[in-house]
Amino acid sequence: MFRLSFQPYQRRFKQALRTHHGLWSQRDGILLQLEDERGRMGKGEIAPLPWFGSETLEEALYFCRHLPARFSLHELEAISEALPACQFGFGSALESLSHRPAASENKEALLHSALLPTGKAALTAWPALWKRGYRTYKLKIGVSSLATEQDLCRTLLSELPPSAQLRLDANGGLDAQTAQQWLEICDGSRPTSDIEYLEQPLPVNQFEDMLRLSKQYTTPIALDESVATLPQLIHCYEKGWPGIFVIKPAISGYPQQLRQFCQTHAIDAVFSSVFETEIGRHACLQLAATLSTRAVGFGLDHWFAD
Ligand SMILES: O=C(O)CCC(=O)c1ccccc1C(=O)O
Ligand SMILES: [Mg+2]
Repeated sequence: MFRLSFQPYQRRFKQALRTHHGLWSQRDGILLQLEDERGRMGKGEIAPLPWFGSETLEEALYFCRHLPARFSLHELEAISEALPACQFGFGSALESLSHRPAASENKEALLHSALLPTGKAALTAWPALWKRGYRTYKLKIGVSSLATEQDLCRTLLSELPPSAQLRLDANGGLDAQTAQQWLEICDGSRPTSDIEYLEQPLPVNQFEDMLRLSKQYTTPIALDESVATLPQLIHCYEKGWPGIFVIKPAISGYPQQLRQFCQTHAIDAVFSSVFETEIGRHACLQLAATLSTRAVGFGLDHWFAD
């Protein structure tokens, strides 16, 4: 049997993050502590991302508040697929409670990508991140006009050192035509290849169009919103997605199931943050350390004041 204590938290961003989904200025989540009958403690975190299709903070809180004072393993293993961030939070708390004092894999060896501020601010932000060792950067697009964003992208590419790599993330904000225009630019930067990939160009319901684009252009396309949870990821895998899968472990469901799937299917995976705290980040990076095939998207410290 287990007991739970939990604590909601709020962290404000130093500056709001602008994406195609809108302006985001505060990360809300829940920190969990599980205790088993032997007095062992396990920590976990629920960091929902409802605009990606996960549960809301309120739904996660409701789940936590309505667990009985003492509950069994079965209850923790039977959390609904409709609560993927809760599945992750409880699943990783269980692992941290019962695990070998994590052979800490080679978390330290992972390469990290840094998220740039959206728009012109990207141009002044990257040098400090370069000094901190980042060589891969992500820029949000699909926010202002195509011409403005393409200008900015060209300027950024001309200012970044040749060894830098840029990821473009549209958060589903393009249409078929603008996606093609972006992919022309991306392919044009090859073979020196400054643009690593284009992330989620089209909305989730346009899988077939993204499949077509991925065959038409050399620059890889990465699915993100389309593969937010493990069942969605499996669905896209089974439909033959040939490109990259962005995995946000904190909203994808039970970490055990994610690990199992990635260990048995050779997918090109980018592990990515949802602005979780150190607790969730640790659990995500532990998965990434053995399963990641590219730089991970956890370079976000510069977004918080504390
Ligand atoms: O993946 C990264 O490099 C940074 C994380 C990131 O971009 C992100 C963070 C929170 C919510 C959504 C997204 C996203 O990839 O769209
Ligand atoms: Mg994304």
